[in-house]
Amino acid sequence: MRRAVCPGSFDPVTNGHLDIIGRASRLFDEVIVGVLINQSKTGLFTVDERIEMLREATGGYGNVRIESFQGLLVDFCRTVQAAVVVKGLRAVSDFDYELKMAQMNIGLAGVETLFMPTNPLYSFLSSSLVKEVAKWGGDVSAHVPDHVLDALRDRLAAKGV
Ligand SMILES: Cc1cn(CCC(=O)O)c2ccccc12
Repeated sequence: MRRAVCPGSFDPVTNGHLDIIGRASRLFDEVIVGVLINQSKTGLFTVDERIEMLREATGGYGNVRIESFQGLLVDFCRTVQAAVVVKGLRAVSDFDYELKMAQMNIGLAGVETLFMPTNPLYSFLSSSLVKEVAKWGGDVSAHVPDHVLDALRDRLAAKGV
């Protein structure tokens, strides 16, 4: 069984993330999306909310499941018995950091990293940019699934932004 892990914060999931996850689901028997629990950073959405939004967005794929994790990515890969990490690369600027992480992960646990170029449609997208634009009333409906758009609007309204 060939499994791959797709790690991230997903605060919230964007269409760029979903493009990579969907493409990975066609390459592997199973894709485990790993939502990172970062105790030192309070996100706009809780980890459980992020997981729920991801589950709704990926429910159509029969071989994608969503889990949370904290600590080393390679330890999570070991837990779910995945030998490969799949990462989306948006631009050359992503590569420098990702290369170091990939080399470390091979050294730590022999975990390989598959880099997938993002669809040019989404190469500018990030959760941070989507949140910032939405906060100021910009239309992000082309960049996130409808249920995420609704959640964004509700959360920003509740925060009074
Ligand atoms: C392009 C891209 C960035 N990331 C990290 C996202 C994050 O840390 O929230 C991804 C995770 C899965 C699939 C594609 C991507």
